[in-house]
Parts: sequence; C-alpha cells; structure tokens
Amino acid sequence: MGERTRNVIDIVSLTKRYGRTTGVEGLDIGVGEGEVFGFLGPNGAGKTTTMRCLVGLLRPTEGRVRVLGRDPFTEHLRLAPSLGYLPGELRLYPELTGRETLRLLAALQGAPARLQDELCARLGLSGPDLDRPVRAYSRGMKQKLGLVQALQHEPELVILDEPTEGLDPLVQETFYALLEEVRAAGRTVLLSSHVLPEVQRTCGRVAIVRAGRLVTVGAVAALREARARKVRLTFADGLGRRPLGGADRWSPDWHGDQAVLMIPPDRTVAVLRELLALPVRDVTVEEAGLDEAFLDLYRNHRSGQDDRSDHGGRDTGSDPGEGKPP
Ligand SMILES: Nc1ncnc2c1ncn2[C@@H]1O[C@H](COP(=O)(O)OP(=O)(O)OP(=O)(O)O)[C@@H](O)[C@H]1O
Repeated sequence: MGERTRNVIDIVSLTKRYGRTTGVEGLDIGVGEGEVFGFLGPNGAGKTTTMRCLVGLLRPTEGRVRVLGRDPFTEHLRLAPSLGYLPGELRLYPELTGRETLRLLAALQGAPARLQDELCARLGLSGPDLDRPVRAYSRGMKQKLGLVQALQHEPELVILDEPTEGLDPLVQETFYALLEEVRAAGRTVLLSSHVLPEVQRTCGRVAIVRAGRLVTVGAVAALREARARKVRLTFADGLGRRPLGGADRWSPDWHGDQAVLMIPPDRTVAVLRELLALPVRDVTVEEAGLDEAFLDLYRNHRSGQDDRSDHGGRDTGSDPGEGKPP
C-alpha cells in the first residue's frame, strides 16, 4: 500500500441499475498509480458495467467514480487524452478503413497518436491491412485495431475489457510485452479477463466480482496463499468410504480407498491431526491450483444467482453513449 501515491481510479459505493436489473451494487475499489489491476468474475458479474462507468459511457445510479480525480461522466472530454479504452464488444464504422478508424479515434482522444505506427507493426497490422475497410477485418484484426487505439496516445490509464479475446498466442505474447512496458512506464492498467494464467502473469492485484458485488480484492500472491490445501489420504485397510469425523464437513471426494479433501490453509494442521488417528497408509498435501481457487469463487456464485432479477437482454440501457464506438 505504501508505494501507492494516489488513486488513479476511485470507485465508491458504485451502484448501476438498468431498470430492474442490477449491473453492480455497492462496489468499492481503488486502483493506485502504476498498478496493473485485474477484474475477474463470472459472466454477468458487472465488470463491463463498471468499466463503462469509469470511461463515462454510463452514469452511476448511486455512488461515485473518479478517474484521475475527475468525474468521467461529466468530464469525459477532459479525460479523453489521458484515457485508453478497449470495449469488450468493439463497434466500429464498417466502411472506414483501419487507418481512418485510428485517425478518427485519435481525434476524439484529443492527443497525438505517437505510438500508432509502432503498435500496428508490433501487433501485426500491415499497411495493406490498414487500407482495408474494417468490415473486411477478422475478429482478431478488429481486436488488434482496438488495442492500437487504446494505447496509441500513451494514456495515463488504460482500461481493457477482455483484451486478449480473439488474439492468437503470438499476438497475446506481444500484448503482454506491451502491458509490461505500460507498467514499467508507471502508467496504470485495469483489465478484465476470464483467463486466469493471464491474470496471474500480468496483474499485481485483482478484484473478484460476483452478481454485481465485490467478493474479494487483493494481491494475486495473497490469493495464492489463501488457496485451500488438497489433502489426499490412502487408507491401509483397503476399505473404501467411511466416516471421517469432523473432517466430513470438508466434503471428501472418494476414489476407492482414497479420500481427497480441500481444506482451508488455517485448518489443515488441525484436520490432519484428527485424520491421522485413522488407519492411514499414505498422505499427500498440496496447494490447490490458483485456477481451482478461482473456480471455487466462481462456483459459489450459483447460490446467489437467483437473487438477480431476470432480464431478456443487454440493450435496454438508455444512457447516452451506449453503443457508440469507443
Ligand atoms: N444495457 C443493459 N441493459 C440491461 N441489463 C444489462 C445491460 N448491460 C448489462 N446488463 C446486466 O448487468 C449485469 C452485469 O453485466 P456486465 O456486462 O457488466 O457483466 P460482465 O461481468 O462484464 O459479464 P461478461 O463476463 O459476460 O462480459 C448482467 O446481469 C447484465 O445482463
């Protein structure tokens, strides 16, 4: 915390409703200068909603957001030069060429697109590609164009909604290198992703949201340490499933004479002490994978899901700016 000098993003009690549907509710997140911050959560958790509030496309229903100290909804134009945004669903003018698109977006950003040529070259958008209308672009090419426009003006804050969607592995590597350069330059990144290794690799801290609410926020390393321990017991008597006393509350998974239990790290020693009084032939203890830990957080969503009001689609929002290109 000490090294964070000021918050580039402040989200305070943010609630956004779409009619009767809740996008996010009571969200509090702060992102400091120079952080690469990951935003994770199952589909419909509220990541895109939050990002749209941050770039001024949506007005919060309650609470407030500040980006570089400004209200992005009312001060959108003043923020534009400092803000790069890659929307999850990039909508472009199909008749414009790639080059014209980048030029238009640079004009809207109101800052020189100093990195445009370099980014196009590194992401593999060739001159002939850039002269084609974007309607003829593949999904990956559109995503590359989206990344170029988000980064071309060297913004202080880059907000990327699922940036590696549709990119091939080589281009993904280039993207990670670009992210690292942004971070090394002390600029700030907020990115959403469903790709856990990507988050592990690129982000210092992550927030996990579920059903519009913050589940947890913390350093990726801390989340790793909080992972459950996977305890595997093999019984000496060859008999299978049996009562395990207090350890049964951790729902053992039985495979013949082996039981596998996922136990929170602070309980592991106590549970093992109890279990080892049984006729155990072998025991192994390992950390659950980060993916298992996250999947657990995702899965727990199921119980809360029914609280949400149902809705037929995502296009009922009436906020200005919805659906316009970035
Ligand atoms: N324009 C809209 N009109 C009505 N409901 C919407 C609209 N946009 C989002 N929602 C709803 O708000 C909730 C949060 O959606 P959001 O798109 O922010 O989630 P997300 O975390 O980005 O999901 P995903 O991982 O699927 O992209 C969902 O229930 C979604 O259906």
